[in-house]
Amino acid sequence: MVKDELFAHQQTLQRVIDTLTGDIETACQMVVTAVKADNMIFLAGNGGSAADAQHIAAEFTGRFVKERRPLRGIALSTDTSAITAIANDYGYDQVFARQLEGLARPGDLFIGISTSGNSQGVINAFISAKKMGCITLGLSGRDGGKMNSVCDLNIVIPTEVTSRIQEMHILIGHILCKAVDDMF
Ligand SMILES: O=C(CO)[C@@H](O)[C@H](O)[C@H](O)[C@H](O)COP(=O)(O)O
Ligand SMILES: [Zn+2]
Repeated sequence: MVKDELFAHQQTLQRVIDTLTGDIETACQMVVTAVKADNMIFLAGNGGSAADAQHIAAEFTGRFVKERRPLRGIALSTDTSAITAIANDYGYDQVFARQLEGLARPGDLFIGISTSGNSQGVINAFISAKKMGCITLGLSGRDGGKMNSVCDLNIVIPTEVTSRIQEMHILIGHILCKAVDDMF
């Protein structure tokens, strides 16, 4: 079983290398452009993807590898007061969208993460991010789902397996952080 899982990860990684290198380079440019302009980077997702959003945001405000200034990154899954109030008053599907409508400015970058590409809270967040003038980057999987039609760039991990998709998402997150480190 263990070797099967390791080989499945390796196969998915090979597919990402073969088909998504160009998209990941474009995503690096999107993040670097936002950082250079001192724009905010917002991230959001549910479950494991919320953890990924928080992990990547923390690399921006803290640091990744290189010692450099703190950067403007925040995950929208961390403020339990905002999340519970918005979910209670407007519905869970609005928790990320409403925070973005309160906080985002034109030119900010929104990174939405969903393995299915179909989580409604993430989809609504993309729609609100566009309304606020943000650049939008999706990390998804399977067939990309509804995210295909609401992101400037949707990076779709070509597998049906949620855990493999998440493993590739955090790898891409770290590559985005490396691209930012390389500017300093
Ligand atoms: O981490 C995992 C599964 O590996 C779960 O917590 C998973 O993230 C949750 O079921 C999410 O709600 C799935 O949503 P999504 O990726 O389809 O947007
Ligand atoms: Zn997981």
